[in-house]
Amino acid sequence: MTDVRFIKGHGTQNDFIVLPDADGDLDLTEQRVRALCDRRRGLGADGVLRVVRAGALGEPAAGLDPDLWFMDYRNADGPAVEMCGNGVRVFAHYLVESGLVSPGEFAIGTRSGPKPVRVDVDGIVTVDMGAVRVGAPSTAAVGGRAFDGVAVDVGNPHLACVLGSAEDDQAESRATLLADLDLTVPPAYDPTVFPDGVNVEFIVPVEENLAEMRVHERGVGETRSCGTGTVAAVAAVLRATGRTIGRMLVDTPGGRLTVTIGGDDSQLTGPAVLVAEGRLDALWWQQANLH
Ligand SMILES: N[C@@H](CCC[C@H](N)C(=O)O)C(=O)O
Repeated sequence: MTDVRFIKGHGTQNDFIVLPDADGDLDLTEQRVRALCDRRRGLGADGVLRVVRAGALGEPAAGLDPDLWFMDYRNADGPAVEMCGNGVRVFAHYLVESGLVSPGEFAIGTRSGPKPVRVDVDGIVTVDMGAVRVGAPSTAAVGGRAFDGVAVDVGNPHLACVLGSAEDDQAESRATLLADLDLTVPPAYDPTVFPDGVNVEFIVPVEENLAEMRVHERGVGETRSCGTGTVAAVAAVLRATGRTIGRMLVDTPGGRLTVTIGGDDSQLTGPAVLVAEGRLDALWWQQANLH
C-alpha cells in the first residue's frame, strides 16, 4: 500500500497540494493530479507541488545539484509546466517548516532553473524570479471584446493586458471593467504567438506603483492570484509607462504581492501559508489513477 502524505497551502489564495516525495517514489500521473485538484472528488487546489530531490527526478533536473530540493509543479489539469511563483513560496515555507532546510536563504530547483529564495520568520517569502523577457504585442479577447497586451516570459508564458494608465481619469470605470470580466471562459489568444498556451493577465494601474490584477491561468482557469503573472503584469505596466525597472504592489483577488524588476532580474515577495496536513486514503489514491 502506498502511504501518501500531503500538506495543503496557499500563497495569496493560489492554492496547492504539497506532496513530500524525497526519493521520487510516487507514481504521480496526470489522472492523480486532476483527482487531487478536483474540489469535489479530491482535496481541491490550483496545482500540485511534489517535493523531490533533484537527483531523484532525472531529466527535468539535469545539471542541478542532486541534493537540491526540486519543485515538480503540475497544473490542475495534470501536466508539468515550467514555473509557479506562488508555488515556489509555499514550497520554500514547507521546506523550512518541515526542517528539511534551515530558515534563511537557499535555492529551489524548478523546470525554469534554480530559484534563490528567502524565508522570513513571519511566513513572508521572497523569490528571485530571474530575468523577465518582454516580447511582442498581442491581443486577448473576452466576451468578444479585444484587449491589447504584450507577451512576457517569466520562465512560463504570459500575455499581460494593461487597461488604461494611472494618469487618466477613468480609474473607476477601468476597475469596473476589470471586475466585470467573465473569466469563467478562457480568454481567446493567438496560438501562433503562444503555441503552448498562455496565462492571461488583466491589469488596472491604480497609482504609479500600485495595480490591480485578475488572471486566467493556463491549465487551471481563473485563480485568485498568480506569482509569475504579477511579475509579468509589472513588466507590462513599466513598459507602458516607458520604464524598464521599478517596484510595484499588485493587488490580486487573493491578496497583495510586491514585485521588483531590475535590469536583468526580478523579485516576488508575499505570504506563504500552510493550512493542514494529512494522509490520502490508499484506495482513493489507487482509484484516482483510473479517471
Ligand atoms: N500560479 C502560478 C503559475 C502556475 C503555472 C501556470 N498556470 C502555467 O501554466 O504556466 C504562479 O503563481 O506563478
